[in-house]
Amino acid sequence: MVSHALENFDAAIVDLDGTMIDTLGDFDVALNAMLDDLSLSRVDRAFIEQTVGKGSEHLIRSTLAHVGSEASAFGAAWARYQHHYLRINGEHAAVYPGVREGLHALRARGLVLACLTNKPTAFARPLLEKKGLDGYFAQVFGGDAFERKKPDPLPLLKTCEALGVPPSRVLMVGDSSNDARAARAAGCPVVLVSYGYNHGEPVHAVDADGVIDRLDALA
Ligand SMILES: O=C(O)COP(=O)(O)O
Ligand SMILES: [Mg+2]
Repeated sequence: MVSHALENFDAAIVDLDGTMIDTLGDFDVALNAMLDDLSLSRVDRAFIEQTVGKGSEHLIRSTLAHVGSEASAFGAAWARYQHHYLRINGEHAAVYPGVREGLHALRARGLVLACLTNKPTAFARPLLEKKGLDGYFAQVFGGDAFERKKPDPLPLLKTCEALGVPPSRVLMVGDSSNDARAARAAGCPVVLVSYGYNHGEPVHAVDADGVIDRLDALA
């Protein structure tokens, strides 16, 4: 197992949903407002928790299938979802305990930080700003920033390149198998938080270099 002691790293890539911010409330409000607009039945938080993590397009397509709607509703659904998400972004979301302290400690130890999420960049930036976390990051990349999303390694490799640090010196911090698989394939050591959204599966079962209960446990 690769040690995740901080002296081994020059940079860290931090996931957003389920790692830094509990955004389930935002997803719940935006997704159900979208379903109301389309006169479709609502979804519950358990479904949303299992389905988030692979980006908005996947979330909307899975939701439409779950409520028995035609896939052809996607265009209208995506427009309504964007409208509602941008309207409420961050209002039903909370920064997890230990996140600010953890980011502060990583910066104090000289690591350069990037936020890499499967969330659209246009949702991610205002959310980080609203929660006062934007100042920690040299780079912020959403799921639409590159050709492919996590669990593909491409976004991690591109982020390492943007940070100017080789993957072996970059620690990935995430909450799901998406983050871990992408990190393994990119050659970045990876630590997962125990409290996020891992598609309804126990996070301890995921191949990673460690599991932490708070981000400030890294420092
Ligand atoms: O929008 C999502 O799918 C969540 O993305 P994240 O966990 O990569 O931040
Ligand atoms: Mg996540």
